[in-house]
Amino acid sequence: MKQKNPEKAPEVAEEDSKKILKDPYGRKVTGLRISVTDRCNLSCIYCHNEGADCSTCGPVGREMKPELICGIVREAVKFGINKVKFSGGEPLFRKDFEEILACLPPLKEVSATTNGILLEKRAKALKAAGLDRVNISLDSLVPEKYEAITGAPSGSLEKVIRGIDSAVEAGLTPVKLNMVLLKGVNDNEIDSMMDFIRQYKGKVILQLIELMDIDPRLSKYIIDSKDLERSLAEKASEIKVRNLHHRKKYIIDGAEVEFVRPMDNSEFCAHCSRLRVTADGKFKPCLLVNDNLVDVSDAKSPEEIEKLLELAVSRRKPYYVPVRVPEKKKKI
Ligand SMILES: Nc1nc2c(ncn2[C@@H]2O[C@H](COP(=O)(O)OP(=O)(O)OP(=O)(O)O)[C@@H](O)[C@H]2O)c(=O)[nH]1
Ligand SMILES: C[S@@+](CC[C@H](N)C(=O)[O-])C[C@H]1O[C@@H](n2cnc3c(N)ncnc32)[C@H](O)[C@@H]1O
Ligand code: SF4
Ligand code: SF4
Repeated sequence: MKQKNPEKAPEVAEEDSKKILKDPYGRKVTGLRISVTDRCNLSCIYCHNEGADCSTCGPVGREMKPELICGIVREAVKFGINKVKFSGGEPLFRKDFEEILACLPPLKEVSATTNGILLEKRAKALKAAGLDRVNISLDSLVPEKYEAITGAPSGSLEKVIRGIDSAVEAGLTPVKLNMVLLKGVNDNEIDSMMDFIRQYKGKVILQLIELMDIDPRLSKYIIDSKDLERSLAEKASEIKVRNLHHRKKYIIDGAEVEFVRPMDNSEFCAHCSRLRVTADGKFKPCLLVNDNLVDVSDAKSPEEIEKLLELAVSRRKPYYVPVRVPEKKKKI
């Protein structure tokens, strides 16, 4: 296995870089979120598939070659982009994922989001190839519930838990456990999830995620996020706010709990700093919009990638915006 240059990119101070990318709404772009495949070994009931139009997703998969992925990242780095998140489909479905990691230029952070099923045996190799940390999706600690949500065969939950252990052992930390909250299904498991992460002594963070109801059939699972935030805040000894999406982190009896609340949240969109790349090689300015993609798959030169990157950033627009209450007309 080729060992990636362990050198980490320095923070790019805005004054030092003439080329920081800003969209027309003044939002800086500092990260890329790259889908490396549309294929997946699970079929979660809620999957948004990173906003891809999956009428054309299939078992064969639409995938960029490692050279294209690394070529895109190399150009992005020139604009001060210093974080890359890999997603899917299921990124570990790609046998050449380590090859992708190994050809990346130095970055501040390289992470991946995975369902964890295939992680146990690959965690060390992923770390050696340059992956810094992982997010692992885990919606329930009850096997039957986990299987009902994800469509996974029995025995899968144990595999994911072994994947978490291997990731911690390999130093892919902090590991984040992604729990999509589903009313009446797993919303009674938040306390047990917190207990579960406490055993990892700060190396594992719990990320609670508000369900995005991409399909009306999902609406019945939407939880009351405001209520949940209130109760997290009441229990927390400390609350931090991240730059990305202005997400809140609650420290509760030693457990770190991050809350991802994208729905109707204009503050979340106002602090959105990642540009997406679809599995078939298109810049995607927003998760929820599909009519403004910029095809980079046939780019012939670094200069062309650079131009397409700038074009994609110029098309970025916050999806949720603050609602303006119209001023009352004065009576004359
Ligand atoms: N609407 C919206 N949802 C997002 C966005 N980025 C992440 N999410 C949601 O956040 C959840 C967690 O995403 P992850 O892939 O684990 O990554 P992350 O938490 O965003 O990134 P890190 O904190 O860097 O690990 C997923 O359910 C995503 O759909 C975004 O830009 N817009
Ligand atoms: C699309 S998956 C891709 C990566 C990988 N297959 C996994 O499941 O971790 C990325 C993240 O999005 C989350 N996700 C998918 N659909 C969602 C939805 N409708 N609402 C909120 N989060 C969702 C998943 O739980 C997962 O944590
Ligand atoms: S594992 Fe990830 S990509 Fe696969 S169906 Fe579940 S959420 Fe979607
Ligand atoms: S603009 Fe909002 S909805 Fe679109 S990707 Fe950014 S945070 Fe997500």
